[in-house]
Amino acid sequence: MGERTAYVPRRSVLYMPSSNERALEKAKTLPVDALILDLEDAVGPDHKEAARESACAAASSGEYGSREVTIRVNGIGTQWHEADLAAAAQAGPAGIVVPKVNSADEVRSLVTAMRDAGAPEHTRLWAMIETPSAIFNVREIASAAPELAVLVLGTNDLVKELRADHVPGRGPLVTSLQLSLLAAREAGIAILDGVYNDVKDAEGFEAECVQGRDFGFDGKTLIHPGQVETCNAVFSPSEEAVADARAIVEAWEAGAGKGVVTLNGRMIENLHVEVAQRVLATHEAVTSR
Ligand SMILES: CC(C)(COP(=O)(O)OP(=O)(O)OC[C@H]1O[C@@H](n2cnc3c(N)ncnc32)[C@H](O)[C@@H]1OP(=O)(O)O)[C@@H](O)C(=O)NCCC(=O)NCCSC(=O)C[C@H](O)C(=O)O
Ligand SMILES: [Mg+2]
Repeated sequence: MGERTAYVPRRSVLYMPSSNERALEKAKTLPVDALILDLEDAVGPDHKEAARESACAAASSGEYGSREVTIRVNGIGTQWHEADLAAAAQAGPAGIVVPKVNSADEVRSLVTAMRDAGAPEHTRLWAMIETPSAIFNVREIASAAPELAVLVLGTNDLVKELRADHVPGRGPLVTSLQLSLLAAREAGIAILDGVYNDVKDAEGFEAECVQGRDFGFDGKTLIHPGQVETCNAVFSPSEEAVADARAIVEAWEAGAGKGVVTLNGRMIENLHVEVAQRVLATHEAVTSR
């Protein structure tokens, strides 16, 4: 299926507690593609209001350069949700991230609430997929509204809800990850992998980035600055991939009009050219940041 919107690099998407002024400041210097200023799990109940103010001030400050700035509000039905959503809508970030979205109806209600609260056109909805209900409804969720731009996997909550374990290779999560990917691709929207909790385990983290990339995710959500560089590298097309993509396009153009050509003995059809063009477009987008 085609993309519903133009490609935006979202290789590395860093969460930070909006109550942490140091982290909000540090984020201005980090080579991340996007930020999620969190009001939910990373912020204790006593700090919710102050964190909301900080997140909204940061999102409307214009001080984060080309990084997409989003705000994660507290979930539907919590005591903070409505005020968070209204304040975030007014601040006009690139996205409002809503945790634990369970149905297409919730997506449509969220979009209405965002727009009623004055969210500008550029503020899109990012829905978190992190419950069993969301997994069963993910196809309808992904295509529920044109304002929905991104699905974000919440793998900590999913592991909790499944009563599963965090294990290398993520066997217990594979079904949920793949159903979510299928839904995002059918709807033509972006999809981000969940976080890796052990900020000291560089090897395990890289392996999970590679797995997410190979599954087809556009990028990964992160919790620590130390995870950014590896994540950007894994989710950027390698030099070899770019060279190969250029060679495929050249071979195709040289065989103008033929339905199939070969490159070093490898069959090349139109679909391979489309893949190569996507690699080149991604390379251009990430190198021009
Ligand atoms: C995990 C942490 C609590 C670790 O914090 P800390 O021990 O302070 O880290 P460091 O001392 O190594 O920090 C070094 C410097 O980097 C800054 N920093 C740290 N983390 C961040 C960050 N996320 N963004 C920006 N800057 C950050 C520190 O301030 C230090 O700066 P300086 O002193 O100037 O050098 C911490 O990393 C953290 O809080 N991470 C984010 C946690 C979070 O947001 N969690 C919620 C989202 S995860 C989730 O819930 C996903 C989903 O819902 C699911 O279900 O899976
Ligand atoms: Mg969660």
